[in-house]
Amino acid sequence: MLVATDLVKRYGTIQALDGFSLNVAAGEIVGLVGHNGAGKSTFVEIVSYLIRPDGGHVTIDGRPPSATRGEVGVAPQHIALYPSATVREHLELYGRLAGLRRAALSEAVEDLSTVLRLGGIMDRRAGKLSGGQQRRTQAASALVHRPALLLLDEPTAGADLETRQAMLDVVKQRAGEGAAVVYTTHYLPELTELQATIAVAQGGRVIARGTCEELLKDLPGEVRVTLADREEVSVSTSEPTVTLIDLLRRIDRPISAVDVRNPSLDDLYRSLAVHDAP
Ligand SMILES: Nc1ncnc2c1ncn2[C@@H]1O[C@H](COP(=O)(O)OP(=O)(O)OP(=O)(O)O)[C@@H](O)[C@H]1O
Repeated sequence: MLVATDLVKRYGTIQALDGFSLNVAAGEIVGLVGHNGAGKSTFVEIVSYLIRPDGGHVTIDGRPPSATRGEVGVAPQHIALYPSATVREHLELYGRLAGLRRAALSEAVEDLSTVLRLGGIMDRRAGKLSGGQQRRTQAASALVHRPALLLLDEPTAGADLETRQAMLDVVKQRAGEGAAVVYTTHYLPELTELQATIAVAQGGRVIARGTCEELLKDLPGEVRVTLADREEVSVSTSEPTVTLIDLLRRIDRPISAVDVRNPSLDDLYRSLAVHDAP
């Protein structure tokens, strides 16, 4: 569905993209991760035809981004709403731009209002909403016309737990209906929940690609047992359950808490020697 090959983008002396390649199939959710400055948003901007690359190729369903704007839903990282327009007006505008009319338009707007819990704010102006509400409105505007390709750049940043869950549910639902999804995030648990494959970006290119299981396999997590006298025993392990059972067998003092930490994105970055952009 989305095929991006060897994308290059320079800003003066800054090499934002340096041979960035990524393919996403219909129905697939790709979690695009990486430290700040890795090139994730630049990639999203090129695919959504907001900026042009200096080199490389992108096709969406075989066509260039210039020919597919109505089929792509984009929620950019930075809030881009019309402050004096209401949430409903935003959804109607983006729905109309993509060709929805009358009953189909109002059905799509009502559907998203329900799944993204926008009911209470539908008639409020975007400029008067909280940051989390604005982000929800932005994501809803990207989703309203059921695009074949969704580009969601940190859609849950600043969202409360319920909103985060609603967002994940609707993304899963859309992928289940066949949409290709690029989902940029700094939270690994979201990608596990979305059953996403992962693409790790660094220095303007994708340096690792695979399922969560493949990329996290053998990475150590941590098991921590806190004793009643507050002493802590912590063990780094790639087999937390086995380690925990073993620890519980061996410790013969009262225990007040047990904590198992699965591998995180930072553990993955460390294993790939991913470092911050200069
Ligand atoms: N309009 C611009 N002008 C100059 N430099 C830019 C511009 N946009 C991005 N860059 C630079 O390009 C590089 C890649 O930025 P980009 O925003 O794509 O990274 P990112 O992976 O999305 O980071 P983050 O996780 O912080 O959103 C960075 O060094 C950034 O400073």
